[in-house]
Amino acid sequence: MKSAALTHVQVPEALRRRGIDEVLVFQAGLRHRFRRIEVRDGLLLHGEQGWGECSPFWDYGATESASWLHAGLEAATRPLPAPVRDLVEVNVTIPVVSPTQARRLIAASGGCMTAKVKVADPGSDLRQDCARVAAARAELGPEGRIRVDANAAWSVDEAVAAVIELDAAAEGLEYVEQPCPSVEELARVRRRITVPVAADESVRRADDPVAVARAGAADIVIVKAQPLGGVARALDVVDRAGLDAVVSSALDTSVGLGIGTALAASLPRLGHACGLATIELFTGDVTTSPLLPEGGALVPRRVEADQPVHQDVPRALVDRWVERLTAICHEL
Ligand SMILES: O=C(O)CCC(=O)c1ccccc1C(=O)O
Ligand SMILES: [Mg+2]
Repeated sequence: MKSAALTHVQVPEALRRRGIDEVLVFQAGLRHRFRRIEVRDGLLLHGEQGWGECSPFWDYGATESASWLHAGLEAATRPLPAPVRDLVEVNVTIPVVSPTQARRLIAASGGCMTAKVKVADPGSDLRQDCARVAAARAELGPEGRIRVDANAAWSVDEAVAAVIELDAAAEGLEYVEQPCPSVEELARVRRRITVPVAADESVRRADDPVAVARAGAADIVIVKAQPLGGVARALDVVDRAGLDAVVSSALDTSVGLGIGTALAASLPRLGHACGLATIELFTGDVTTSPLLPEGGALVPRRVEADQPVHQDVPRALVDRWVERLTAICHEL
């Protein structure tokens, strides 16, 4: 994999006080459109313990992004939790692509036996979603597991109807991730389907990340270190939710994926593959040793941003990040 573009920026005083001695802006291409974006960019922070990542999407304001900065700071300055397993099983993530491309992604996934298929995207209808899911089953065989992620796109009735069709196309779904926007809708969907429900946005973008569990609205919680404010806070969410957890990435570089695998490796219970095989969606990475699965699993480790810095991120993007970082620091 080639290098992401990397540029040094000045360390803000608020971060230097907290132990950060280096800040980089990165920019990496994506192989397929994902979440309406084609390039991924963000910040990497270096401290005494190594590298952390802060890469909130551009539609997030400074207050919400402060959790992502907190996660980056924690990763750079605090030790990782002790692992209780030395491999983390992962899923291949299938964006809205053709059935043929879906099969290719699975075949090239480094042995992943679980596929997460994005569905309910504006660029795809239910028939196409079913075709993509059926292609995933054909590629994985009967032993594979298939989950779908609707990113909150459906109403309750739409979700119930779509899940029944997708479950048939998949010859059995492992779970459906965030079928509807609200906790209340998730609870209603969950009562009407047999496929388990996983909460993602209802955890990572909620005022109270545990409310969805308390409401009995989900079977599984998706936890992402950056939006939850770091590894310690994510562990606390899992503990208080009392549900099975799936650790996923927010389309992190290998630096963030390394932190995510450490989080997953430290969970007392891990019953599902984690969504951490996402560097395969990138055209470049910030490290010379990307966190890629082998035998369907990742080995938890810290990842260094060790690609040479060529100051090659477009100037306008660097300026936007400097300005944004100043605003987020005020929200810490
Ligand atoms: O869970 C995975 O397989 C990969 C991560 C993923 O899908 C994702 C990545 C960035 C932003 C949102 C999401 C999501 O789960 O909705
Ligand atoms: Mg999701």
